[in-house]
Amino acid sequence: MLALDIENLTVTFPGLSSPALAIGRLSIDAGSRVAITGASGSGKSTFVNIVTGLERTGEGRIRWNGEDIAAFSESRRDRFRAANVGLVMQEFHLFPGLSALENVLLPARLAGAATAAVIERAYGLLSTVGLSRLGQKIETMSRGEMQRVAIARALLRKPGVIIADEPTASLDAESGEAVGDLILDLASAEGSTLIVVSHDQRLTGRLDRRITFRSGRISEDSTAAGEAA
Ligand SMILES: Nc1ncnc2c1ncn2[C@@H]1O[C@H](COP(=O)(O)OP(=O)(O)OP(=O)(O)O)[C@@H](O)[C@H]1O
Repeated sequence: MLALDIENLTVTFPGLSSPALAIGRLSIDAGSRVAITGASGSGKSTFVNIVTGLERTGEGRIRWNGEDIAAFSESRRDRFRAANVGLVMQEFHLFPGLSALENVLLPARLAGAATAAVIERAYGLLSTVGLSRLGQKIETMSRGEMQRVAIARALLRKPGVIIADEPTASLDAESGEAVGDLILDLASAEGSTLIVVSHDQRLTGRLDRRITFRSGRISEDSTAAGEAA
């Protein structure tokens, strides 16, 4: 389980008159379940990219259980993310031509971490997410099935935090609801911290805390208004 602690974070991009993201202080407890909301362009994707180490911050500290990933080299951030962050994205980022099982195992294989126990866990997770045709090629699957594969992949290495960026946005209502249930159930079964960027109120309404961004700043924090930067 990972706790997040952000201090004095500022992210600027060329051509923007104000920062894409500016957070004075934000703490997310280990094991908590947090929704991130905000209008288009308010900084949500930038937040995901920064806290996962996909992008490096200009200024500030991003501590996961006390370790400041902003001070890491790119390759160390990549290793940290692979070992600790389960990412579920709106557009799945799966590989066509590979089966469900091969997609789930691919990142672990690339990291040299696909042990017998990990392979067994992949089978178990695919069964938990409700998929039985493990050899089915990704491109023949429905969007709801693809998102289930992406969830199984994200959970394979027992991440301390699951970060889902609009995980239900490209799904119909029924698949979206099933995928929301799965993410919540698996996060609590695995004891992972859960951060979900979403406009889907059926999903965000089931989380413990809602943080709203506006023009790169925290404009509302449903459990700790005093923390808003
Ligand atoms: N690489 C970049 N270069 C320049 N500006 C950027 C870059 N990335 C993001 N921005 C700007 O930063 C701001 C925040 O963008 P971000 O993608 O984080 O918003 P968002 O809340 O995720 O939006 P959406 O809901 O539409 O995905 C926007 O004004 C965007 O145009």
